[in-house]
Amino acid sequence: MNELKNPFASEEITPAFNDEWQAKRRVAAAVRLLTEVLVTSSPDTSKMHDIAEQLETTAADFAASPRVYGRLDWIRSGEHGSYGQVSHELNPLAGYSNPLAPPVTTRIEGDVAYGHCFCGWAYEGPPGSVHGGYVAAIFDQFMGFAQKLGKRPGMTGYLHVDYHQRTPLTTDLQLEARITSAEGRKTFMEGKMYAGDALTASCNALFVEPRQGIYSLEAQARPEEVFSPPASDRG
Ligand SMILES: CCCCCCCC(=O)SCCNC(=O)CCNC(=O)[C@H](O)C(C)(C)COP(=O)(O)OP(=O)(O)OC[C@H]1O[C@@H](n2cnc3c(N)ncnc32)[C@H](O)[C@@H]1OP(=O)(O)O
Repeated sequence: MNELKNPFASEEITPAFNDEWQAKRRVAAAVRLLTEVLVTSSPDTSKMHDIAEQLETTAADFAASPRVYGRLDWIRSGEHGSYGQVSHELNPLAGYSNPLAPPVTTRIEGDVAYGHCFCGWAYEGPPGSVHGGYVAAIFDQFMGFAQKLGKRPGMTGYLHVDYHQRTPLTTDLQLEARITSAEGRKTFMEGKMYAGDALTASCNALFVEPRQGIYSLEAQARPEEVFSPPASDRG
């Protein structure tokens, strides 16, 4: 499979498709930093109002540029790369250009997928620990990528997560996944998350290939035909 067309691609070494995404990666990194500072600092209230005003101005500046809603629109314009490249940038768990993404990185070696992830204080659930919902989301993304190990990638049918012990924040988390079996359109997988030598969580997942194949997702209805953004938010 051509890596650049692969919708699951998220190898950390993959460079940005063009200067636009390179610049957006930089903005996303700054927003990530801002989020981390926001949840770990206590400036005086008037300073925070000043900062909020600056950020509102910045957001308005951004919003005044041409708007593109959803990956299908990004690729239809023909200027921003393929579906795989755009997904690589905007994925909410792995995308370098999406500040929501920690990000999760992944690679395949033989019949095992490996990955890692680093969650700062914005991801805190139990004290000093990653929120369980984020642990599940990280697995969903990572296992979705790890399906490259099989022949018929699909979407998550189920994801069963076992939380063995708390997953620490500000720690390099190592991920590992294997296919346990495959049956027609179904791929069964197991995954593990480690903090150093400690197994903090594990999962079993089923991925089911859509009847028309995974690439049929690229040809589906435009998202805004289903979920229209509010008129006030359109550029
Ligand atoms: C393009 C990039 C994708 C990246 C993926 C990253 C991970 C994600 O976040 S995916 C998003 C979360 N997942 C979803 O939104 C999926 C929503 N669900 C669906 O679209 C569908 O239910 C889908 C595609 C999973 C299965 O639909 P469909 O093909 O119609 O299923 P169906 O024909 O009924 O079932 C096929 C087989 O799977 C089994 N199966 C389906 N769902 C489940 C389930 N939840 N539990 C157990 N078995 C299941 C069925 O029993 C059936 O087995 P068999 O062939 O042995 O009878």
